[in-house]
Amino acid sequence: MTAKLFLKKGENVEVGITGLTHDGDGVGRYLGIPVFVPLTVPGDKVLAEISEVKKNFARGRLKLICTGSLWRRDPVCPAFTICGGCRLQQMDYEEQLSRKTRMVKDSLTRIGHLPEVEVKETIGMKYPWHYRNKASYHVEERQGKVSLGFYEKGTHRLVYNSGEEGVARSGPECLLVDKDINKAAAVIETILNKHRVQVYNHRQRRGLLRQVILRKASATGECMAVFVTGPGEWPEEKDIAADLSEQLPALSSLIRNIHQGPEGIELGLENRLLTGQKYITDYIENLAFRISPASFYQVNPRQTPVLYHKALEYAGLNGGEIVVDAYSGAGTIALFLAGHAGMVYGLEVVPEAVEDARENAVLNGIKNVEFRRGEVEKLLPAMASQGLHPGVVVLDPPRRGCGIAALEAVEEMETPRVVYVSCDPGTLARDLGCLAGKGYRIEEVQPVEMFPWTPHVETVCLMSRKDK
Ligand SMILES: C[S@@+](CC[C@H](N)C(=O)[O-])C[C@H]1O[C@@H](n2cnc3c(N)ncnc32)[C@H](O)[C@@H]1O
Repeated sequence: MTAKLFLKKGENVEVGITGLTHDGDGVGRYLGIPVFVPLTVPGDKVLAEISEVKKNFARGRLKLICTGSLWRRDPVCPAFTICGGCRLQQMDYEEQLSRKTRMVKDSLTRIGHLPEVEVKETIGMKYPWHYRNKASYHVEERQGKVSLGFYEKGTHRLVYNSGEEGVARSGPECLLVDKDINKAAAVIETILNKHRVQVYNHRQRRGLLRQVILRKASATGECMAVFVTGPGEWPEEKDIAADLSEQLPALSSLIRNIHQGPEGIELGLENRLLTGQKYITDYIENLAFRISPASFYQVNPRQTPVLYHKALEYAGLNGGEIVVDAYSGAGTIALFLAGHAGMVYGLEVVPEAVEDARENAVLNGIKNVEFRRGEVEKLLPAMASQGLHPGVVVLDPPRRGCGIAALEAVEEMETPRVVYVSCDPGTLARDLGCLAGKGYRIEEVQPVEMFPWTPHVETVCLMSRKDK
């Protein structure tokens, strides 16, 4: 079937929405052709204006909700329909959780060819708002005023809709972000305007301030601000730092990051400390963690212990095993498991994260851990060829999943238990399918809600070797 024969751009069609894509768009069919319509909910009947026609599918813009779904809710944020930050505020929260469970199940079936695997209900949050401990603000200058905020979906324009001309709405008031970060963003915006900071122009590739990244350690309240700038002199740097220290007492780390690299990479290579320390310190239960700007750290502090306890349960440790924590970040999972294991090796590619992980071991007086720097895809095969046989391997890769060399090493080491933590159901399904082909049985799959109101879902899985 070719959609182009039956649909034209600009045409209005009635679509019954039956599903949800991994990007959070509703999808239904018109004359059998799949039509993707953002901002719709399964169960809606809508009028959509066709905006794009491809060979086998079309995209539409929501024009009118003819009949609202049972699960439709009024979005709370006034910027919801334009902001690219969250996609599911129009949907009942419980329904979101069950859709996320289904997303994981669908991926395992379609991509991993594992239709028989059962997926447990997603573990949700009681209060799914103001959970993010990190926000990355874009910076824009409009009519002489500097604003911090988030981009409109699919654009490089800030969301402006407060009614106050030139004030970005979503920055200071985001409902997903920790309230202290929202407040800090508003103070920083005022100070940047006071000092007339020069904003980086992405088209001309000139100017100074590219982004402001804020992080909060939720247990201690310490905040970090990273000004991502181009190279060169910043004469107001010291005055801005002094104003911020005075007005934001919780700001314990202020860093200028020099970014000369391509767009799409968040941080440059050089960090200059402006005030305070070069890291913030947080706690996950009774373990302390120092976190530097380049280190990965889970963004939902209320759900991180839920995720890590599941990983600990799945690891099934008896106190004597060798554990490998592959893709270990600042050492959080490795140190969480260390008290229950004989020896834990953490493998991580980002040098600052490895440094944090080693410091974190010292900070917590944990001696049975060793952190190695490098790519898991090289380190793990090297450990396999040295004859290491860990009892458990934890895999917690970035969205792109594990490299094949890492999965082959797991097989070569005959690891009896594998705990896979994933933020992308597609690559999770691919890698689980691969491990299933290498003799692993998928024992349990548990999605954990780390990103309410977005289509993202975290999943933790236990696999064991069939012959063990
Ligand atoms: C999803 S994070 C998990 C971090 C940690 N387990 C946690 O819970 O905070 C993935 C980590 O893998 C690291 N990473 C990405 N590619 C890697 C590779 N090829 N080898 C080693 N580490 C890698 C990233 O720097 C990041 O710290």
